Amino acid sequence: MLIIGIAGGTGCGKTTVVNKILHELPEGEVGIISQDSYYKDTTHLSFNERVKINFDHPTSIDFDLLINHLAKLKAGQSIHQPVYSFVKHNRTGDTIFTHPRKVMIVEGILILTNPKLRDMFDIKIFVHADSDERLIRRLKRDIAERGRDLNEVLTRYQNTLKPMHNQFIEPTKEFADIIIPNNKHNTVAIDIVKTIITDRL
Ligand SMILES: Nc1ncnc2c1ncn2[C@@H]1O[C@H](COP(=O)(O)OP(=O)(O)O)[C@@H](O)[C@H]1O
Ligand SMILES: Nc1ccn([C@@H]2O[C@H](COP(=O)(O)O)[C@@H](O)[C@H]2O)c(=O)n1
Repeated sequence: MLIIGIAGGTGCGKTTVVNKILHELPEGEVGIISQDSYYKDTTHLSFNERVKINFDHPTSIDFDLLINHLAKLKAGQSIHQPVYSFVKHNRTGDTIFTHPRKVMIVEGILILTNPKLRDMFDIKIFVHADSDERLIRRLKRDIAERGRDLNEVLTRYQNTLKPMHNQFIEPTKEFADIIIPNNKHNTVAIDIVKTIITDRL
């Protein structure tokens, strides 16, 4: 199994890049693990308490479960990947039965911050887009898909997203084997990643 970690700030285009890689490789050979599925369970908290969580800090992620699941997949076992609701700020209680594949992609803003998880990746990729581009994309996406309004996204951006990005996410660029510039759609980079994956399989 080839395990690929894809990191980068919110809105840089990780999910988009993953979908393009998925599209380029034979069906059934690639599996996806999203860091978002591993936000800590917050069932014990009220909705008002959940809203106050700093979702851009490494402590918001259940890395133990994520590492445990990835190790199981590597050992050939299937896992029940939690399903996360951005509207409820909690896991839904549903899971996606995820089978081991030849290529497993793990994507998320904080996946390169954890040394144990980082060591499990055969290839580490950091997707870069400028902060103004990421903010614009995040605004559009969160309003259209995640039930947010303008004020909520901007307040969170100023209070947590920007400082957490600078403190925890941007510094992990140094661990990357490949940095994909993604201010514009980058088909050349996707082709290169596809070739590297095919060569390693
Ligand atoms: N290179 C790009 N150019 C323009 N828009 C993009 C690009 N990559 C992604 N997007 C858009 O930006 C938004 C955020 O992208 P997404 O892949 O969800 O980012 P991430 O997973 O890193 O948060 C989506 O609406 C997506 O369609
Ligand atoms: N309940 C939550 C949990 C997380 N977020 C934000 O999601 C971002 C990470 O996801 P990307 O797809 O953008 O990489 C992160 O910046 C969190 O602030 C949220 O809004 N609500």
